[in-house]
Amino acid sequence: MIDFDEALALLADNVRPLGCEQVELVAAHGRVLAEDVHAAVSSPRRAVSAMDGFALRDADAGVGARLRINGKSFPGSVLPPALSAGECVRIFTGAALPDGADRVIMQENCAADGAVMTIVDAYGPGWHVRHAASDFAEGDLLLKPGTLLDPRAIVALAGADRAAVQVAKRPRVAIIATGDELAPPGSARDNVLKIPESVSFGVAALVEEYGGTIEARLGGSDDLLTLRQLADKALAIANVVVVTGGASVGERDFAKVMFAEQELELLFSKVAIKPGKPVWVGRSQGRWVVGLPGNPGSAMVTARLFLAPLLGMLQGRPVEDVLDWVPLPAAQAFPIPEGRTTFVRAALSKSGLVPLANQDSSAQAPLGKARWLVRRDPAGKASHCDERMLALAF
Ligand SMILES: Nc1nc2c(c(=O)[nH]1)N[C@H]1C(S)=C(S)[C@@H](COP(=O)(O)OP(=O)(O)OC[C@H]3O[C@@H](n4cnc5c(N)ncnc54)[C@H](O)[C@@H]3O)O[C@H]1N2
Ligand code: MOO
Repeated sequence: MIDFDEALALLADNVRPLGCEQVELVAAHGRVLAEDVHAAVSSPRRAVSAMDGFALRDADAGVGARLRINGKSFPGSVLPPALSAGECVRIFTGAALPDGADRVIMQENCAADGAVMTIVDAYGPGWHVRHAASDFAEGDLLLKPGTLLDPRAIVALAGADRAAVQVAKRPRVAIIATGDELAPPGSARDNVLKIPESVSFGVAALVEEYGGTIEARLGGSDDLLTLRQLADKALAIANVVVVTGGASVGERDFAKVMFAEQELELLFSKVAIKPGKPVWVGRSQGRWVVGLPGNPGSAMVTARLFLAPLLGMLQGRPVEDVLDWVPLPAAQAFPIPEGRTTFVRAALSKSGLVPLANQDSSAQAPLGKARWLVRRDPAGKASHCDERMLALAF
């Protein structure tokens, strides 16, 4: 059994990105950038006003000054002529400053009467001018490969004047949920021997959150022959096959054996973590195979800790970007575990992280409230600081 950091390092050493493709800007959300994005235009393209008011020469400014209004400047419309001494231009936010102007005074501090503007109030120290290229200059590198194109990065991408972009290919994922007891949600109530199959739905949602596509959702009984057929089917259509359940040592735990004919090579099997000790990762026919323990809490924790980074790295994201641990204050003590590194499901209150009362790996109800995973290492294994906990958005 290896420890968590070793397992993650093994994974990081072995994952190679899948390659890239071009997508339109409107389809780029959630994708991972696969090229340098340089600005095709400067922002702003020339000096513009930051306020609605009057553009003028600072040398002409002063409370009581009267200036001749020499035209209007609107965003996107033709520039008014250059200013001469004693002149100003009516200007609006985002509009270009005419040559000669170097300052804008907000209209709240001015009074206009026909063609004359009088500065009537103290207008403060702000010049209210956004200089050419003060945000970025044409040619500047705005976004680097590996960047997740979230809603904010999409603004920078479009602001660079890009209509299409190279992004990483999405990993294609097939999920096989094993277990004779499982029934599709909505149908379990009809048979006392059945329980709703919940895990594959959570795992599929997580896969989509981390950029994968779900190619197939296969339900498997605990019959080895059937499971072998499902393994074949899944390997034929996916880059990543996720098997839930059957990871342990029970008589019908076939999650690994079902891939035996496809020469499964294990990267690791069993990690010293709680929950999720039976998690395993391997390669079969050039595909990744991830075995998640069947207990719903264990499955979701191990999906977050191993499957999410795998999907991220297949798309060229650094592992630290997917597992971005942040130090957060704790509202109460989190016990130091014995033996295995423990990932405590927690909520965040105004006074800090609070562990959820039920930490049983089979519990599903707490998953509705678990927003954070708090890492706790056994004494002597890693540094401890009880005021702040290392937490991961879950
Ligand atoms: N003798 C030992 N027994 C167990 C060990 C061990 O080391 N020695 N490890 C325990 C740990 S830790 C875990 S975690 C579980 C994991 O077992 P499996 O991966 O084989 O999971 P199953 O037995 O198939 O299921 C466990 C549990 O979860 C329910 N389940 C399974 N799949 C789903 C699903 N898709 N949706 C909802 N619920 C699911 C299943 O009904 C079981 O109740 O093994 C321990 N045993
Ligand atoms: O370690 Mo298992 O994943 O708790 O129940």
